[in-house]
Amino acid sequence: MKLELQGITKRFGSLVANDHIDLVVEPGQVHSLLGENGAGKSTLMNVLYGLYEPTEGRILVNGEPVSFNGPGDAMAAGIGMVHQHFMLVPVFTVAENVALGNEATKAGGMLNLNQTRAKIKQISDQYGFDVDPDAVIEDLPVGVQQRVEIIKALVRDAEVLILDEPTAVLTPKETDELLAIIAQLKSDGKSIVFISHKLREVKQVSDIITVIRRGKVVGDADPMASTTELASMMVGRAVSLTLDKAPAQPGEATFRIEDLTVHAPNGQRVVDGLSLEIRRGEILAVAGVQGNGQTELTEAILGLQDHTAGSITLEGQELLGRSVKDIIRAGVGFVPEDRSVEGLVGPFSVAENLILNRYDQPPFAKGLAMKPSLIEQNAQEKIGEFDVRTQSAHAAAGTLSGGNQQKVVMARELSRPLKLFIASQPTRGVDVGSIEFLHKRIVAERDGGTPVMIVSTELDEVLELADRIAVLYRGRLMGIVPGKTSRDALGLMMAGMPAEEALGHEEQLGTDRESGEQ
Ligand SMILES: Nc1ncnc2c1ncn2[C@@H]1O[C@H](COP(=O)(O)OP(=O)(O)OP(=O)(O)O)[C@@H](O)[C@H]1O
Repeated sequence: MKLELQGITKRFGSLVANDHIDLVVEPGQVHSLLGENGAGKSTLMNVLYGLYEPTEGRILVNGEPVSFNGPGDAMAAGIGMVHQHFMLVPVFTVAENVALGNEATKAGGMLNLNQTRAKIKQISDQYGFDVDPDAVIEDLPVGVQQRVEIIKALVRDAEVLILDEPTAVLTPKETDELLAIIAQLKSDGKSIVFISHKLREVKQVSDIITVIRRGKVVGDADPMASTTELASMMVGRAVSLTLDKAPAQPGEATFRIEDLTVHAPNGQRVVDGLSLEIRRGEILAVAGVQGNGQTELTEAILGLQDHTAGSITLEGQELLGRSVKDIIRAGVGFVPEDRSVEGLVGPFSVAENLILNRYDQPPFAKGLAMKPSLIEQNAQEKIGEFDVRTQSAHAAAGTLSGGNQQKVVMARELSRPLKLFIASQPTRGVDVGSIEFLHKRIVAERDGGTPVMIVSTELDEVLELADRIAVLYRGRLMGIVPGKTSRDALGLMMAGMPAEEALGHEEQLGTDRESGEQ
């Protein structure tokens, strides 16, 4: 199926999110969209999927103009979309989710689950998805849930599949599996529209790359171009993809965790006897595959976990048992892993979100009165400093693009004197230019003497930022190793091997390699 977008313009009030965009998606091709945060990629895809009506322009399928009044029309025309936040009912099975809303699987008003199961099995076998139609969604890993979303589109005979930042939430292994699935869909004649901020994977997977800047197409890029070339085409200036950071000058350890245990509601130990300390002026990165206790660890520090034992002290003061507000007031800056749920209040303005941790304190409030002019001034400063692309300081934070929402959270948390800075997935969904800035900002916080804890499932980010690396596996610490530890050794630790063994294994491999070369 050939898909054409002609002169698509989408305005939100005075903001032009898409400005006369032309795009042709050929059958059997992976067509990537590359662009800074707020460039208009998701908006364009929402137009294509019938979620937004374009202000101007038209869509053609196989040369015929079509008009979509909603995703149902787009699906009927052969267009499927996998959103970043999956649209699945967690307590339903795979088959129930796939059958929902699909008229073709209804007979006499009833869902025909047997027919759906058979179809899922056929697609799963054809593409090697390995998905059980009777599994309950909430029991499945994120990567498999994503495949269910792809199956949902394929069951509805999608010929074009839109994947909006599909790898942002995947482990490296799941990412490789998804890229293999994309290659297979392509060889089957399907087209994929792929959006990602990870340039290496864009290069790996794309047949054609279209670059969008501030709502306009600036041109096509060659997938053979270097990541540096792609980055500068996207941002419109030279971008450094490696962080230039001086060695840490650590001071005393002011943050200590001793024998911390966190129990999940079902009694399972999700953090198990963990001890570590972070010194002033150093970055400790916590690495691990998602779901190995990282979330519970950071939440316990913030006072968001109930069933905890052990001790967490900041400058000698116990944090465990104190309220979240108290802990934040004690000087803890916190960037949660899921910005849209825990980091921001979507309907509040950008300016309000930038003072969520200080709205009742000077200089933003005096007694019961808030100080609108100072709140506004603060917003203007932070929007400029962190390059938040927003229509104004009064726009609802929920209308910002994903990467710009992340910048608002980072800006807020890094805008007051801190005694500890914790950031989970600090640059998730952020473009390369802004990653460069945010990483520098985190290092500046370190160099100002703050102990910093970064939790990231991105090994690149861990290796870029860390002075020391703590690896978590099933809630236990596999060890704390230097920031320059090899990927191989970290990989072994992330799979459950204690540090001494993993590092020994590395040395052994090194010796073998050397002797092999002789
Ligand atoms: N519903 C909306 N109301 C108002 N403005 C919106 C709305 N949706 C998007 N925008 C604005 O449109 C612009 C483009 O946003 P979009 O989400 O398309 O960017 P993006 O390229 O996908 O960015 P990212 O890489 O951060 O996801 C942004 O300035 C955003 O604030």
